Amino acid sequence: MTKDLSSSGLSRRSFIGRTAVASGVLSLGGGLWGASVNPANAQQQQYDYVIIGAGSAGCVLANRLTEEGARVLLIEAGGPDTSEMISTPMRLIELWGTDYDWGYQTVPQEHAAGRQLYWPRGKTLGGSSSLNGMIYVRGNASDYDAWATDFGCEGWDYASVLPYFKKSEDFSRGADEYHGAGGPLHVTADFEPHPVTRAMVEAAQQAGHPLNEDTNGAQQDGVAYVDLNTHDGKRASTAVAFLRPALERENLSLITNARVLKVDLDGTRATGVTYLQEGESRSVSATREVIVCGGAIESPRILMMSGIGPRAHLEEVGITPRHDLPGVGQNLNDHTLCPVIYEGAQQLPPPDDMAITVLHAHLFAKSDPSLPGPDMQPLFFNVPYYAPEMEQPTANAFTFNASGVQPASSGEIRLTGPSIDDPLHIDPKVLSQQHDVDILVMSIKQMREIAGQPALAKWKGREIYPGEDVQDDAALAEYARSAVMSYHHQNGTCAMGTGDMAVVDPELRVRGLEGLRVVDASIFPKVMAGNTNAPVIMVAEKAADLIKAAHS
Ligand SMILES: Cc1cc2nc3c(=O)[nH]c(=O)nc-3n(C[C@H](O)[C@H](O)[C@H](O)COP(=O)(O)OP(=O)(O)OC[C@H]3O[C@@H](n4cnc5c(N)ncnc54)[C@H](O)[C@@H]3O)c2cc1C
Repeated sequence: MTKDLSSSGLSRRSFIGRTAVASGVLSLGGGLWGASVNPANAQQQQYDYVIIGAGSAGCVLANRLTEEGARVLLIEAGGPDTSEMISTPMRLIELWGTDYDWGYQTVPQEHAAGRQLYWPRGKTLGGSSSLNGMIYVRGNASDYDAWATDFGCEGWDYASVLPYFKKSEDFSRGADEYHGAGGPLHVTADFEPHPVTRAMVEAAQQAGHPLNEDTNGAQQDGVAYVDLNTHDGKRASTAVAFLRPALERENLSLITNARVLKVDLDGTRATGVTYLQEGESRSVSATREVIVCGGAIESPRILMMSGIGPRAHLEEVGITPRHDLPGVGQNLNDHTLCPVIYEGAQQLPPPDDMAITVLHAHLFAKSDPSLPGPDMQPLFFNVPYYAPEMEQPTANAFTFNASGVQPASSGEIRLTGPSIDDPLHIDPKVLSQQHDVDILVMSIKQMREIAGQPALAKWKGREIYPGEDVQDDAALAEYARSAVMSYHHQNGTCAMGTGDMAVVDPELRVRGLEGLRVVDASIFPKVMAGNTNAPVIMVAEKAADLIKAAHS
């Protein structure tokens, strides 16, 4: 599993520098496909379903909907995913800023020291599952129960969605009450941790946090080594796990490097999509449904570009409203990270196992024991994780990334004009609620307590950030605002529910229209305590069954 670090080109320094590696467009690579890839005659074809976006959700749907013979067209804005930067887990950070990354910036954040936050998102087959940290986390059972009870999302309580988590899973420890085996998505639970990460986990235990052998099992709380979406040391994105096998089917067509401009409507019915490819605008039709899987940032844009969204806002930017839906682009949520960084007391071993990442342990903790689930999920990095604005005095350091995973703050995505080239207005309103600042301050203090334990004595030098002189709560709150970063778990902008602000109903149909669903992280009514990729895959698995049932 372990490879020579120098030959890979990865070093502690290059991780910190976040080197942007120029990427070329690659071919789809080996394999004899039954599917048509970039068919010249797409516009003459009749497809049962057109799926917009081959990301975490889109690849799952492309697989499940083609299982029983339906004709499916999958359209992806990015290109193929055959780069070794994508497949090699340790190289993930090299992807930021390349052609594989949409590379968004938020507007200046009033409650985060006026900073613009950088939001990478995957733009290739697999979408963000081709660019993410590969951590497999489902969230807390109480999160899904709240979807059902608080948002009217019948059928989305934990007992109802657990079978869908298990359906996709191929767990390296085998099946049990909470896990599946034999599914397309490999989940690796056992690997050799980095020595510094191991010491961080031991220190967390010394500070009173129990070691949890399975945070996706009966109990989520505690410190744990992560489960990873890898297989044989390579990234197991949804493109690898779900799309590759489906590409053997003749009833699947895939178009890459093509950006959907809008959903075509005939009255209240979605009839197809218009997309841009090689500078040309082209249209295809869907006899059954159009399914929007563009992710939490692009799905609301696609709807609004189609005239589906808040009427006044659409008129303001020069788009003819076709269907007034005030919730489109609202309810933008994300988790927060805030680094607590320690210089190495000695030279730290290089992170040289290319099959894992520099982040392979985390903690689930509650700010209040009476909470139904965790609201903090700090991450343990064996390298320094500096915010972009920070001075970076050394590469020989490790990081506890304090975090909040039940944010009270939420924001919005809006258009700035009628063209696909107009930049989005992305405003998550990070830390606009004092509660979220308080949680980060608490999490930072918890990280310091862990860092002070004997298990880390051999590795821990001075505290670089927040720094020894930053001690009282007011100073820590100021630090949190100056250092907060995205956890990359954007969601909620086409929320599922039954109220006026809901965009899709509990069957993920766009409210008030026919033949149109949204299936991706944008439909979360409220974010779960944990990373969002596995929940998106679950949502797509369930959506596939809902869609099949509707057309059986
Ligand atoms: C840097 C980073 C690290 C992360 N780490 C983790 C982690 O370790 N574990 C975890 O669980 N989650 C992680 N996440 C979050 C997780 O990956 C996402 O929540 C999940 O992938 C979202 O899935 P999605 O289907 O909603 O969107 P995406 O996977 O982003 O898919 C959307 C797809 O639609 C395409 N698209 C968009 N607009 C158009 C258009 N107009 N026409 C055609 N195609 C279009 C995009 O190119 C993309 O391929 C991370 C995310 C990032 C960015």
